[in-house]
Amino acid sequence: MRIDVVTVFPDYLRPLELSLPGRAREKGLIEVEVHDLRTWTHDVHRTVDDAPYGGGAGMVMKPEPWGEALDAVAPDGATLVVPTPAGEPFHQRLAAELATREQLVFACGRYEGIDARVAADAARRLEVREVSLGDYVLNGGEVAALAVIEAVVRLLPGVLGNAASLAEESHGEDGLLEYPVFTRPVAWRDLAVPDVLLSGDHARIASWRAEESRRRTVARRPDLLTADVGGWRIEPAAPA
Ligand SMILES: N#Cc1c(-c2ccc3ccn(Cc4ccncc4)c3c2)n[nH]c1N
Repeated sequence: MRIDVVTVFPDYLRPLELSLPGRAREKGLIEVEVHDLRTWTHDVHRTVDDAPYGGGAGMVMKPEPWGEALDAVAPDGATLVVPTPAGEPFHQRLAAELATREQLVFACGRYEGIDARVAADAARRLEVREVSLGDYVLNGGEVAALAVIEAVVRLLPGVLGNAASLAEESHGEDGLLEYPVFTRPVAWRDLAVPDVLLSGDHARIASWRAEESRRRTVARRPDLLTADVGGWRIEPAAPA
């Protein structure tokens, strides 16, 4: 998979050089390139924003730099991911879907957002997915891009050392929250590890974990019990 990110804050994406995405890059499982949107400005002030038509607070990102940037960075058929508060909710099923794509291009906006014609123009030759991390407001798309990239990259074959851990995670195929986890020491600040986990009885342990997942989901995310969240697992494409 190839991932390109276009932003006015390239340094915001430095975490992609670390940990999971960093190791995936070293293994050759993904290629990542971050681009400064101002590369595609042509005025002395390298202008990327202007006042909104129709009035209102704040500034809007101009379409011209974005159009030139996407022409240069996104080949026909690539998937353009545009983080926005007005996007479709990002969740594990969408992460699995994006993990099947050969190239993802992230358009990280700032200010009050990107001129809407940019996504409309891009949709003529790209798959465009406008996504939201959740119902709160950030100052730009970079944090969302980092989150989406991490959620997608970890699903690619060969990225996670223990692929089995994917099977039991929260928001997995069964759509329930993950059970609580424990490790040594067996007693810590007068708090003990549940006896069942020390029993060696794998059937009892599996049953306890399933019950804990259900209990947590009922208590914290009852919405997951009715939503259509099952079967998110979409086999990612083989690494490019
Ligand atoms: N994904 C996602 C997001 C964002 C987000 C994403 C991209 C941009 C670009 C610019 N802004 C600032 C802004 C724009 C419009 N209205 C209010 C603030 C962004 C916010 N906020 N909250 C989320 N869950």
